[in-house]
This record gives sequence, C-alpha cells and structure tokens, in this order.
Amino acid sequence: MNTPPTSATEEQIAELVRRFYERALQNDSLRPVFEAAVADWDTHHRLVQDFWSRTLLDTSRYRGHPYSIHAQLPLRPEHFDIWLGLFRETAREVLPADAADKAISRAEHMAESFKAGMFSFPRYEGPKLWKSAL
Ligand code: HEM
Repeated sequence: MNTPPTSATEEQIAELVRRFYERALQNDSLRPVFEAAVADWDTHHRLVQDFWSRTLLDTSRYRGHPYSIHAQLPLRPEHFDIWLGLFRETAREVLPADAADKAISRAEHMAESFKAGMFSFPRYEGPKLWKSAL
C-alpha cells in the first residue's frame, strides 16, 4: 500500500493561495483591507505563494518581511482570527495532512507574534500627548 505524500507541491500551494483569496475576498471584514492595499493581484498571489513555498518546501524566492507590511495595515485583532479560520479550512482541503499541519501552525505562530507586536501597547501618538499632560 502506498503511503500518501506528506510534502506539498508547488501546484498545491498555488491552489491554496487561489482558494484562500477567493474566500477572503468574500469576507466583509477582510475584503476592504485587501482591496485598499493590493493593486496588482498577480504579484500579490505570487508573493504569498513564494512565502508558503519557502515555509513548506524551503525554497528561497520569498525574501520579504511580512511583519513590517502588516504593521502598516489598518488591522484589528479579529482580522487575524477570521484570516486564520479561512486559512485552516483551505489548507486542510488542499494540502496533504502533514503539510497542512505545518502551514497552519506557522500561520498561528505568525498571527500571535503580529498581534503581540501590533496590539500590546497603546499606539504612540507623538509628543503632543505627553506635553499636554505636564
Ligand atoms: C498570520 C497570518 C498572515 C500571514 C501568514 C500573512 C502573509 C502575508 C504575506 C506573506 C504577504 C506578502 C508580504 C510581502 O509583500 O512581502 C502578505 C501581504 C498582505 N497581507 Fe497578510 N498575512 C497574514 C494575515 C493577514 C491579515 C489578517 C490580513 C487582513 C486582511 C492581511 C492582509 C494582507 C494585505 C492587504 C497584504 C498586502 C500588503 C501590500 O502589498 O501592501 N494579512 N500577507
């Protein structure tokens, strides 16, 4: 009996990205953030595909810094919960089980660190705030 393949293929990763965005753009909380930020969808899909290929297949096409990109978006903590819900669902559908586990735990870990960095402290609003408290 053949054991099922445990690592993802580039085709499966492309499908993961395609289906994930199909869902994300139907979601009323996520859609406006994506629509305001993404001008070129082909480029965006390719970047995200390269990112997951680096995570799952150890390739080196993705060289970006996702935290600094997300820290500049108008996100709230619940965006991450919705994003993760859609991602888990899509990863389980499209990827072999081991690869889905790996992708999901990487996404969960990133969401935790993004949230810790973005929402733990009140936003710094410039010197006016503390000067007025003097
Ligand atoms: C932890 C979960 C997430 C992961 C792993 C992730 C992954 C990524 C990656 C790899 C990129 C490409 C960054 C680059 O240009 O180098 C990206 C961009 C982007 N992500 Fe996320 N993302 C996450 C959560 C979210 C959430 C919750 C939103 C809310 C809608 C979001 C919206 C966006 C947008 C709008 C861009 C494009 C930004 C731009 O090109 O200006 N992401 N994401």
